[in-house]
Amino acid sequence: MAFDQLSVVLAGLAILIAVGYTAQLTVKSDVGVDSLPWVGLKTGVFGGLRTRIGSLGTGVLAILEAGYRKYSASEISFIIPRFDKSMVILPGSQVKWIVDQADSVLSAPQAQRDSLLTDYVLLDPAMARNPIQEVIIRRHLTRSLGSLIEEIEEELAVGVTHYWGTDTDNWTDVGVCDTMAKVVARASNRIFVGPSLCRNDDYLGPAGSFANDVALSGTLLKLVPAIFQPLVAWIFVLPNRYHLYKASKYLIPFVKQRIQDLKDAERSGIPREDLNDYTTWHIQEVEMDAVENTPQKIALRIMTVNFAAIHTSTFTATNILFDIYSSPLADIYVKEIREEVEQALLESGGKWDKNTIAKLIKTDSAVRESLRISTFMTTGMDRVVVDPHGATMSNGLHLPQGTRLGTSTYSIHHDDSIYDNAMTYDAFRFSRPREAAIAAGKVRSEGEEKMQCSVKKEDLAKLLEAKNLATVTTSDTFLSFGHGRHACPGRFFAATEMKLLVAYIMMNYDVKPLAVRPPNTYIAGSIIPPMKDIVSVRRRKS
Ligand code: HEM
Repeated sequence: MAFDQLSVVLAGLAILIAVGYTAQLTVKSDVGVDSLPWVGLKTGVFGGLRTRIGSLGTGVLAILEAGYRKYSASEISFIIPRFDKSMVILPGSQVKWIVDQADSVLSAPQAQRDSLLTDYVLLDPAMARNPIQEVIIRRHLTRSLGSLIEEIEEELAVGVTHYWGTDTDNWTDVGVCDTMAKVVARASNRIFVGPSLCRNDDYLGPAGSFANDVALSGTLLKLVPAIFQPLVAWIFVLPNRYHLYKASKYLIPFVKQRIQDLKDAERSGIPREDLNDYTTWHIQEVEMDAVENTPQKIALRIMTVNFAAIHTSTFTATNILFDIYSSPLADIYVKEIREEVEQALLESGGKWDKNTIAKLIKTDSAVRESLRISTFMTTGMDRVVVDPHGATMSNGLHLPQGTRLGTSTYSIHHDDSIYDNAMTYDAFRFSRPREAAIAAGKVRSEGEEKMQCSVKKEDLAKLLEAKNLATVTTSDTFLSFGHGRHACPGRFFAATEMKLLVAYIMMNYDVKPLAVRPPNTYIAGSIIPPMKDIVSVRRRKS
């Protein structure tokens, strides 16, 4: 039986179990706070069951938006039903409170474990309970980014050229999500495993499938009552095991070889600076750790990093392209981004490095704006109260241990009182203030002698505010990467990759603008970009 058929059978089985289970439970018992309003509860026959099933459908966004408009503006928290466990949605003004809580009070890892069931779907509870990969991304990937830019750019260029072709005379139709998934998988794996494996489809295919399996098996397994999950999880994760096995055929010999190469380098005293990738950093990090230092564990860690990186970046790349090329201002955006890239490359002598990328302010804004308007999670900042005494918010609301909470990322990002004309994609929304601040800085420095002591406080505030508009800067009104100490550690890499991708595509391809943006799909709490839609592309004559 093919694995996709197996998944259908599993889904049917899970739904049957779920029907029996949820019919017996009232949704209200999920959250032990009586004082808060609920949004989206169904009443009448099997009200609880219909509410839970409804939370898996496309109506979640409307429920969330209704709650946000009715309650969040008045600083009131509300509860939305979820299939497994309903969730308290705090107003945006309370994001700071979430960020300020210790991990022993509000836990982000626990929320991830609960929502993805990582103990099962990642095939080893240690993957999420001892998240070494996060430490390595924070410590090594971000710090090494400057030295990796040329490699990322090269891999993107090779990937886009491979999947979009080189025809300069005729238009070619390409699936956006499909090709972006492949390009992103190659570029990400260039940094995870290096050039020898990152173009190998026999490895990349299973690695991408594993990422799908993790999301799908977690979603299905959540339909099963928690007490039965340990018993049946093994069936749900069969595809995950299969794809790990397929990828391991390449990954394990590769990791073994790398361990050997690093040992040889140490013995000979000749450092291997060419082995500058995630695999090397990981091997060095776990060198003294008897449990973690095995090729099998390291291979599973690499698969886990792929899971964190591939879907997020694929969805983002897809959204960016659809947002730009469906805008009525697409021609202007393309023209101005091309000019910006040309100028930056002219100043760097054609070399891509940190400084060149830092000059791409409009490109950065186009990426951030797409992450804002086309965020792919309806809620964010998911946390679970883990303190046995519960957590008390600054407004006095007490949330008992076990409460699941978060905020409404979608609604905050689409709120006109936070973003002017919030429903419209405005590619240069974030670069305009940055450019104005840079221009003001230039005027100031030209008249420096006269003005040295007279930088006005409000100018300084504006300058600082403008600095905080880069894609990687999170805030309580820009939550696509989360915010605070658990904010996505891969965002520096992801932002660099997205800017280089946009720059490469714009400089090397014409893309026919679309009259209408293909719609995203809203399922349960997720927002999925158009998976099947195409664009027409033509390589530009050099
Ligand atoms: C545009 C692409 C990406 C988006 C939108 C994104 C978004 C997110 C979000 C929303 C979170 C949860 C933050 C929270 O709990 O508050 C997260 C966590 C995480 N992301 Fe990303 N991500 C992206 C790319 C990546 C990449 C490329 C990597 C790896 C190289 C990565 C690795 C991680 C890890 C390890 C975590 C868990 C952090 C923790 O719990 O402390 N992400 N990401």
